[in-house]
Amino acid sequence: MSDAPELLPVEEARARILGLCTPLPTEWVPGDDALGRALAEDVPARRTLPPWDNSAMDGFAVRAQDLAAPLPVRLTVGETVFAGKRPTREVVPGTCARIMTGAPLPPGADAVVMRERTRAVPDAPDAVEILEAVGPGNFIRPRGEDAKEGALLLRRGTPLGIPELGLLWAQGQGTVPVPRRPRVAVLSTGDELCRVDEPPGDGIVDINAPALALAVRRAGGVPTLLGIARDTREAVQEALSRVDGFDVVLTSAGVSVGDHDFVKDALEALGVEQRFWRVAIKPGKPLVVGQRGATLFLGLPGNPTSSLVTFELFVRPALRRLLGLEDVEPPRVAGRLEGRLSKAPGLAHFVRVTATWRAGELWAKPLGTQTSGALRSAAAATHLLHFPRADSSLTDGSHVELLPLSWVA
Ligand SMILES: Nc1nc2c(c(=O)[nH]1)N[C@H]1C(S)=C(S)[C@@H](COP(=O)(O)OP(=O)(O)OC[C@H]3O[C@@H](n4cnc5c(N)ncnc54)[C@H](O)[C@@H]3O)O[C@H]1N2
Ligand code: MOO
Ligand SMILES: [Mg+2]
Repeated sequence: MSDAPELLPVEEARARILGLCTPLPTEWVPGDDALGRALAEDVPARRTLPPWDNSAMDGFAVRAQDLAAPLPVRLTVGETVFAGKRPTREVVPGTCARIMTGAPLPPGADAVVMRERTRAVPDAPDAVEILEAVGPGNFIRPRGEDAKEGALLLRRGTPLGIPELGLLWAQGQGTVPVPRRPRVAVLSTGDELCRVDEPPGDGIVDINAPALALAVRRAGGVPTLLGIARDTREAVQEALSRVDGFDVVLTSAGVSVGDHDFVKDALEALGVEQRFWRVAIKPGKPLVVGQRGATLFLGLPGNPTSSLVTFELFVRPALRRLLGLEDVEPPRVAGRLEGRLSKAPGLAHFVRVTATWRAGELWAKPLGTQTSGALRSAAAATHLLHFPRADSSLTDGSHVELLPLSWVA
């Protein structure tokens, strides 16, 4: 069998998967649980913030016009205004108010002079000398610069980082509407597999299920381990029949053309409609994707690195879409290749590299063993280098596309 044109290009495979995903129903959660998720609805401001013009500095609230005279200008100090207090007096010509950062600007004042640009007057404790002229608005934080009541504060789909949550908290909003987290079932398949807490003998310890579960959690989903199914049609089918209520089912292994590769058959027997099988990539070629009702089935290849790479390229974007995030494509940065690479055309390779900044550019050095079974180079990798499908060689210094990995520590 050749690596022929029936293999889907990576971009098309991802587009087809994303076409099967829409944001999940909304739930209201406390801000800390909303971190990294997307807003499910537009959020208008409930309050105008800041609620009043206020000072950006510790200093003196003045009438800018008063400072047009030759410097220094001596002013009479009225009250002192602190954050948390309201001013009680108007600043009239020839006077000022001592003011602290965050305190409301008294009426009459239109500028603030910072304390360092003033001087106390030894014999006149009620006076201050202003050493610089400033224009109106100097060091004033205007009412409403952060939020205006009734106006849009954050748009639906906005990813909630820490400052976004801060904006919502400042509005007195402690819970946030977000699409609920995807529930993801994770199944390993293979006669050779044992759990990490079992004596392995000459078996192979199941890495994929716990690794994928962590990747799911890091991507914002809620993983449930379904255990290990043995390599019979019946066992795989039985395990996959227990997936009601899951949004996504991830399996690993059993998707290639081996005599014991039963995942595709089991999905078919369970009424899962196969959307496609096999992508023009290495690692990860035998990926199979299906759908039944609202549940998405992703059969990842068994080699541990293949399952992690296909998670990055296909599963993480799908989970992000279910979470209502709009920017779901794997992130990419421009880099340069350190060394050379060659391959046969036909498959896009995603090469494990370590990338380091030198002279303003990100230089990517391919790691040793790149076979799909080898996890050692995945462990050291910071990025995947995209070696395009049609190319057969990349020379030293080539401009390349690098995908930062979500699995790094
Ligand atoms: N004739 C062909 N053979 C293969 C092809 C092909 O196109 N034609 N594709 C190869 C590629 S590419 C991959 S990737 C693998 C995918 O194989 P499967 O998804 O069917 O997985 P298995 O055959 O069951 O296992 C592969 C390998 O991975 C190890 N494994 C499986 N599960 C786990 C786990 N949970 N933890 C750790 N290691 C696991 C398993 O022991 C095997 O070594 O097929 C190629 N063959
Ligand atoms: O695609 Mo397989 O994942 O190359 O080993
Ligand atoms: Mg196989």
